[in-house]
Amino acid sequence: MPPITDTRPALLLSMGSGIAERLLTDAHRDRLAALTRTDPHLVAYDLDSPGPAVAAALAEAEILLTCWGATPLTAEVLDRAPRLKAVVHAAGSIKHHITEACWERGITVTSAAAANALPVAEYTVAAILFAGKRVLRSAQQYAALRTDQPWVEESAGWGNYRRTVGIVGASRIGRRVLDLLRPFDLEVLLHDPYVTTPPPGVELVGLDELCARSSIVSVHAPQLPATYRMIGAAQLASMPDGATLVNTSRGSLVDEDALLPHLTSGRLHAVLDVTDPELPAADSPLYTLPNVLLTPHVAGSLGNELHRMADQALEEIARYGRGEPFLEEVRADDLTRSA
Ligand SMILES: NC(=O)C1=CN([C@@H]2O[C@H](COP(=O)(O)OP(=O)(O)OC[C@H]3O[C@@H](n4cnc5c(N)ncnc54)[C@H](O)[C@@H]3O)[C@@H](O)[C@H]2O)C=CC1
Ligand SMILES: O=C(O)C(=O)COP(=O)(O)O
Repeated sequence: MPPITDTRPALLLSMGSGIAERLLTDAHRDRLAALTRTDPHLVAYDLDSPGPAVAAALAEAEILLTCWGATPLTAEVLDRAPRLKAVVHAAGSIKHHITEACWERGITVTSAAAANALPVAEYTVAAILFAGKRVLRSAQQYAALRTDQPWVEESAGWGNYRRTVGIVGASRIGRRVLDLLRPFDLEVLLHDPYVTTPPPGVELVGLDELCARSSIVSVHAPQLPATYRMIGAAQLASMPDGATLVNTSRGSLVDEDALLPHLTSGRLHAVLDVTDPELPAADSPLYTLPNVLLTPHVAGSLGNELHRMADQALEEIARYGRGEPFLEEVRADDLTRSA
C-alpha cells in the first residue's frame, strides 16, 4: 500500500441506492470533504463484489459511513478493508450491517440511533396527546355532520388530564418519550425488564399491569425473539374500553390477529406506524377503520429528519479525527437487547 501523508482519515460511504442523496445535504458533503481525505460522493452500493474504484477505496478506508442498505460487514468484506478502524452508521439499528467480526478486529462502531429517536418520540407524543383528545373522531364527525361540536355530547372520558399512559421499553425512543411527556398532567407507567429504577414521576410495573391500567399503551421495545408478539391476546383483552395502542416499534411486537377484532368492534383504537408485514394487504381493514391511524413507517425517516442522523454521524467522524471517543459507541453485547 502506498504511504499516506495526509493525516485526515480516508472515508468510504456504503449504503443502498438513493440513500446518500436523501441523507446528506451539500453542506454535509462539504463538511465530509473537509474532515476526510476522500471523495464524499463515492458511494459503494455493493462491498461484496466491488468494482476497481470501490475496492481501492475500501482498501484505504479508515472509516466507513453506512446507512440503510449497506452491505453487511462480514469477515470476508473486512478482509478487503485492512485499514478500517471505525464504522459510523447514520441510522438506528446496526443489526443488519454490523457483524461480530467488526468487534473481533477492534473496529469501533457508532450509530445515529439517538438522532433517529427524537422524530419517533415526537410522532409518539403527538399520537398520545391526539388519541386522548379523540382528534381523529372529532375530525371525522365534523366532516360527516358539518355542524358545530357534534362530539361534545359524547365526550365524557375524553381529554388528557390525568390519563394513564403506559410506555413499553425504556429504549432510546422510549426514554425520549418519557422526557417529552414530563410537562403534561399524565400518570405514566413503564415496563422494561432491564430497568430497576424508573425516571422520576414514572411508575415501573409489569407488562400485564401496564396494559390493564393504561388508556394509551405505546410500544418502544426492540425486535428480539423475546419481544415477538409481546402485546398478545391477553394484554389486548385487558386494555380498558376505548384505550389506544400506539406502535412505532416493529409490527412483530403486536399480535395483530388478536388486535383486529378489538378494532373492528370499536373497543380499542390504534395508531400504527409499523405493521407485520409492513404494507398490509390491500383489503386490510387497517386502512379504513375510523378508529385506526395507519402511517407507512415514517415516524423516524421522513424527509429532512434524516439530516439529524447525518449531523450526528458527521459529529462522530469529527470526533474520530480529533482522536476523541465516540459519543454513542455501540458495543457487541448491545446486540442482544437492542434494536
Ligand atoms: N417507526 C420508526 O420510524 C422507527 C422505529 N424504531 C423502532 O423503535 C424501537 C425502539 O428503538 P430504539 O429506541 O433504538 O431501541 P433500543 O435499541 O434503544 O432498545 C433497547 C432497550 O429496549 C429495552 N428492552 C429490551 N427488551 C425489552 C423488553 N422485552 N421489554 C421492554 N423493553 C425492552 C431495554 O431497555 C433495552 O436497553 C425498535 O423496535 C426500533 O426498531 C426505531 C427507529 C425508527
Ligand atoms: O428509521 C426507521 O424507520 C427505523 O425504523 C429504524 O430503522 P433502523 O433501526 O435504522 O434499521
